[in-house]
Amino acid sequence: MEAKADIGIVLMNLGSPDSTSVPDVKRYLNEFLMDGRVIDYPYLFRKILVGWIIVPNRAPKSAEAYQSIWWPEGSPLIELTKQLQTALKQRIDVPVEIAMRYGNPTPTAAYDNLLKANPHIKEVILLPLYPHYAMSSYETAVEYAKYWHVKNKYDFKLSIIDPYYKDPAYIDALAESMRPYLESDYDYLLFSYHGVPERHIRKGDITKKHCMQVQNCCNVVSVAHTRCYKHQVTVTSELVAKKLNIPTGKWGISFQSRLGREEWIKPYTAEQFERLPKQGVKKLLVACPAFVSDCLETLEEIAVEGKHQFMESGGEAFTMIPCVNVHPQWVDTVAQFCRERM
Ligand SMILES: C=CC1=C(C)c2cc3[nH]c(cc4nc(cc5[nH]c(cc1n2)c(C)c5CCC(=O)O)C(CCC(=O)O)=C4C)c(C)c3C=C
Ligand SMILES: [Fe+2]
Ligand SMILES: [Fe+2]
Repeated sequence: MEAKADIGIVLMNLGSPDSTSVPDVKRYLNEFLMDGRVIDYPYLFRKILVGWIIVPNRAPKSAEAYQSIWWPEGSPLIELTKQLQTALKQRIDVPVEIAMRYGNPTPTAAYDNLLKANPHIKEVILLPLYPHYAMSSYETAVEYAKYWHVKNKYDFKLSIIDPYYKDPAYIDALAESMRPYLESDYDYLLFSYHGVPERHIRKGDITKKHCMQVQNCCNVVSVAHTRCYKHQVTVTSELVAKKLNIPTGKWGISFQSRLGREEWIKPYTAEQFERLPKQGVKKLLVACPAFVSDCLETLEEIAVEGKHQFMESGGEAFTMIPCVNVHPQWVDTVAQFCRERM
């Protein structure tokens, strides 16, 4: 344990509805999808699309999906973030709070709680619980945390941890959390990442001439990769596969959770679940490293829906590997990230 009197830590995740009731899910989806970094259409068009079409249609189905994975204590994503907070507090002797991009607890509640624990805090370290940079995940979380920091005129400095998709300690922790599952007899490991619209990848290209314009763009060196989600998830997968000695051809990448009619980055996970059994993959492992904590997208979309789809398509065994959650090596890594900035 180390003590540093003037530091606080905020672990920031995406958030969940307050409950699985349709009104709470509506409120959550509305806040989420009205975020201009998630659905980046002009405000009026977004308001109509989200308020009149997407939310009314989606909320009852989403509420049902949340009901199927909800824990007695509440949302798995929030509870797992709280468990990470508790585990981190046992490793590092400074106040630790959690905040969510959508819903509760808010960054303001997290900052205020840190100040209650220690009114003399001079610096808050913010760790976004997203290993990769995407406008709709890491960037929106960070901008929201910064917004409330400025708006509330806090005296402390806010320091933000960069995306850690290729950090050796993160790669080791992710690989070690997956290793026990690779001891089983499996044909193929699929890394399924949350998708984003292809347009977001082009929009985020700081050079404006690399992403999805240069052939094989994610494997051609470019400064654009500092913000390219597709490049960053490719690197995470390659490093983990190397660390775990998984031969080329025995693993692959796909993208899940597509919403709307636009083209999203490919290949789509749902299509892979149908295609792989036809290519001889009968025993499948699926890892979801876009998420640090298990959530609706892993527990329902992959472990229930995805499994059903794979088995119906001729698969014989399907295992979803849990996220890093509170794996001891991941907790050590989080503590190391924070200590490096103290
Ligand atoms: C345009 C829509 C969406 C984009 C872009 C998007 C990007 C994105 N999301 C995550 C992480 C999570 N998303 C989760 C749920 C979720 N995502 C969307 C839409 C977009 N996400 C919706 C509408 C929902 C709600 C559930 C549903 O109705 O399907 C979750 C789970 C939250 C939970 O409570 O468990 C996570 C986590 C990332 C990392 C990302 C970009 C890379
Ligand atoms: Fe999402
Ligand atoms: Fe790229």
